[in-house]
Amino acid sequence: MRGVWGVAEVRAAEAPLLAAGVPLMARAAAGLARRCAGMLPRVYGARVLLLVGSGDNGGDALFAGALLARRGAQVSALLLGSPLPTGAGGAGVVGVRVHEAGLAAFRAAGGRVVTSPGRPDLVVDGIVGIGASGPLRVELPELPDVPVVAVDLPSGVDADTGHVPGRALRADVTVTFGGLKPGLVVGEGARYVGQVEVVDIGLTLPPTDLNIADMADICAHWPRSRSYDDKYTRGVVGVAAGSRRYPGAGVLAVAGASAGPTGYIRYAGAGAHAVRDRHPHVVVTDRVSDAGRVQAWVVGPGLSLDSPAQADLRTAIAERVPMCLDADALTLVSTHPDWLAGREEPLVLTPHDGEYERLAGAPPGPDRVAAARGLAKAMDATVLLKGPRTVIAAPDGTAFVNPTGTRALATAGTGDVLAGLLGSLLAGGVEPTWAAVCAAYVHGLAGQHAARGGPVTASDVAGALREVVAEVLSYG
Ligand SMILES: NC(=O)C1=CN([C@@H]2O[C@H](COP(=O)(O)OP(=O)(O)OC[C@H]3O[C@@H](n4cnc5c(N)ncnc54)[C@H](OP(=O)(O)O)[C@@H]3O)[C@@H](O)[C@H]2O)[C@@H](O)CC1
Ligand SMILES: [K+]
Repeated sequence: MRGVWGVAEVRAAEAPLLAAGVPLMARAAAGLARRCAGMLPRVYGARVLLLVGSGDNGGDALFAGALLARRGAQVSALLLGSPLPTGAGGAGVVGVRVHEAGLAAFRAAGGRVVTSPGRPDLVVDGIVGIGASGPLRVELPELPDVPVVAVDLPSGVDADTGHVPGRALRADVTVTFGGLKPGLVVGEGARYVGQVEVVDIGLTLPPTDLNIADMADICAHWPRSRSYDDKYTRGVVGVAAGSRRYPGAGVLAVAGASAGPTGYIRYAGAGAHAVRDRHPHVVVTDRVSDAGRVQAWVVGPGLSLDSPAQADLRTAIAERVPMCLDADALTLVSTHPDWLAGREEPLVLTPHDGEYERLAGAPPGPDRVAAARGLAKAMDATVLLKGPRTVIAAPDGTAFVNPTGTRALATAGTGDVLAGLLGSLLAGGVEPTWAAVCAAYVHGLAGQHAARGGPVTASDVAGALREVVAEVLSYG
């Protein structure tokens, strides 16, 4: 598991070290220079352009530039900091605010201040880092199409949320210091970072409630069948999905459930024929009330909003078992929140942005982690907020960002597969937040596997789940 820390936490961890004179910037610059050097075929003679803002982010770039210059690189710096008042001191000759010690070291190493980008082999973005606020207030120069290394985070990305309120500089590599920040892993920001390298500068960061699970975590939480298990003890999952209009949603949700740990699937809904044809191992009925006992229900994919759908949802809620609500079930409970009143059993909600807005009364907005946490608290449920970087949040504020998502999953029906898989994990006894984290992780990897074969459908994603689950079961 990898932790993610907000700006305030990073600043608090830096403070005692700075007070003790620990050379944090020198460490950051050394890590940055090392990574830049690794991206150049040869450091000697390579042309490196630094984009340098007013603050310490620019300082990092300048000190790293000095190190590269001392290895024979031709390093130039475009100073993009805020203009100094006319006649102001400091770095007066350059007319803008700049990290003075960094500029002095840069010049002493042979670095040159320039006024246009020239023809660099590598660009280093040191315009702003965690000290930025609001949209990027810098006129970005026209840059040639060469690799960009972002210092700490791509300038223009909000470090705490991943929001990009204006322009931002897209990086091929982001070298970040001390630990991951939310802006690097979630929201729009995650699309700007390229590969992320964390450089250890000696910060001791506290335990965090925002994390990224890895394969070892998924493996640790995925239920294993035991020697004494039968089809019932592995868990029975109920799937109430699909309608006359959308029978395929039932088929896909059952496909997702079939890759999970349960030994028995009951399907209830208007897609019973289609489900039985495609999944003969499933016991089908038309209505939830006839389905029999389950250890968890998945309700919603393609369900419709009509009165049989409403009755099925209410019957499933009344069974008082763990539950995953998706799609139409979310729309129904957003207009009938009282239906969930008094429930204490685990509940997972899997909204996309539109469903989120119906449930919460407002769209998620730029801070998707806060949005997921807010809804989780308000509804006393685990919330899996879908997106290119799906966020999972528990009512106590514990949150995860799923690292495996892929654009390949942005196709109809993949959410049905996810809901089915999640329901099977709930029925297999996994607690709701880990069920959501595991399902999102495996589903994302299945999307990646499926995409290797070209354009992806939800059936391809479902088909790839087995291979990924086999990887989980054999991991470590
Ligand atoms: N602290 C440490 O020990 C360590 C810190 N480290 C490094 O320091 C970085 C943080 O440095 P920081 O705090 O100086 O802030 P930083 O990101 O450079 O930007 C602030 C400056 O930018 C400006 N500005 C603000 N918003 C803006 C906008 N929207 N658009 C344009 N400009 C904007 C604002 O100038 P102003 O406009 O107020 O004149 C202000 O001066 C951190 O990310 C890491 O790289 C590492 O060396 C490790 C040790
Ligand atoms: K930057």
